Amino acid sequence: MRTQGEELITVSGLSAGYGTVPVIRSVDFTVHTGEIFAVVGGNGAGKTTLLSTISGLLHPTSGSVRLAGTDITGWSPERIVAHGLVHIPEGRRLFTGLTVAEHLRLGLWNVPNRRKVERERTDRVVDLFPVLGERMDAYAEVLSGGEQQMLAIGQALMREPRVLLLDEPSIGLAPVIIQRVFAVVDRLREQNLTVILVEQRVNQALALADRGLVMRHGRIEVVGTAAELAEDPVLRAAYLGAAVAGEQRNKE
Ligand SMILES: Nc1ncnc2c1ncn2[C@@H]1O[C@H](COP(=O)(O)OP(=O)(O)OP(=O)(O)O)[C@@H](O)[C@H]1O
Repeated sequence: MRTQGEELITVSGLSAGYGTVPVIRSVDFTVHTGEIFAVVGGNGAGKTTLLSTISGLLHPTSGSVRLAGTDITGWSPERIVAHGLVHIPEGRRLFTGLTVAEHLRLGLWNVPNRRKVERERTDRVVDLFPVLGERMDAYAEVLSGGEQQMLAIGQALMREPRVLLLDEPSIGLAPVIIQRVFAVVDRLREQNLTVILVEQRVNQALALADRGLVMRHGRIEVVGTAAELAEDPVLRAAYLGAAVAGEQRNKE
């Protein structure tokens, strides 16, 4: 077990929704520096809503979010990005008509001395995702799904964020590509980056994560280490059923 870093994100009593419809209710948890923190739960549990509220896309109806001790509740998404928290939404949201190189450069938006740091940071991203280095002049729309996901992560890394919110990076990807993307997320912890990972692939998410939580109907059901979550009977029954059955079959 890795030693725990300092408390980096503190979510307290956070509630938010759309219009008058509440979605997440009284959510409390903390994430430490360098952790990969998994957020799992069924469809519509409120995982994306939670990420959007942390990154400032949605305003909470109550509660607070602190980032490295600073209360960022109610800040604009741009200000939160500048403070080191970058949200990669589900579906990657890349620009058709912009190349890989242009997307990476765009990742430096508003970064001081961006011309000076561009080369070095691009090299670091290419070191993590060599395929992007081979496709610098390709337009985003001609990339495969896996390459698009790598570009979305690479673009976020150009800012050298402290925290990455990653929403369903595996969606629509072949298993072998998912493994590659997850392997990179695993390498990010060596750089002391903190990641909050929303994932439907609960087994893989928990294999990667240090800690995490399970959401149900907008509330936290369990929060703990990845090992504790994997052993949780409710989680096993609800989300790991196939894996448990598979293990059983293998024993027989
Ligand atoms: N823009 C929106 N306007 C109104 N309701 C929304 C909006 N986005 C999500 N919801 C509702 O909020 C609830 C939680 O959705 P959310 O996307 O946060 O869940 P989720 O756990 O991320 O689910 P999924 O894994 O299916 O993406 C759902 O009932 C959903 O219909």
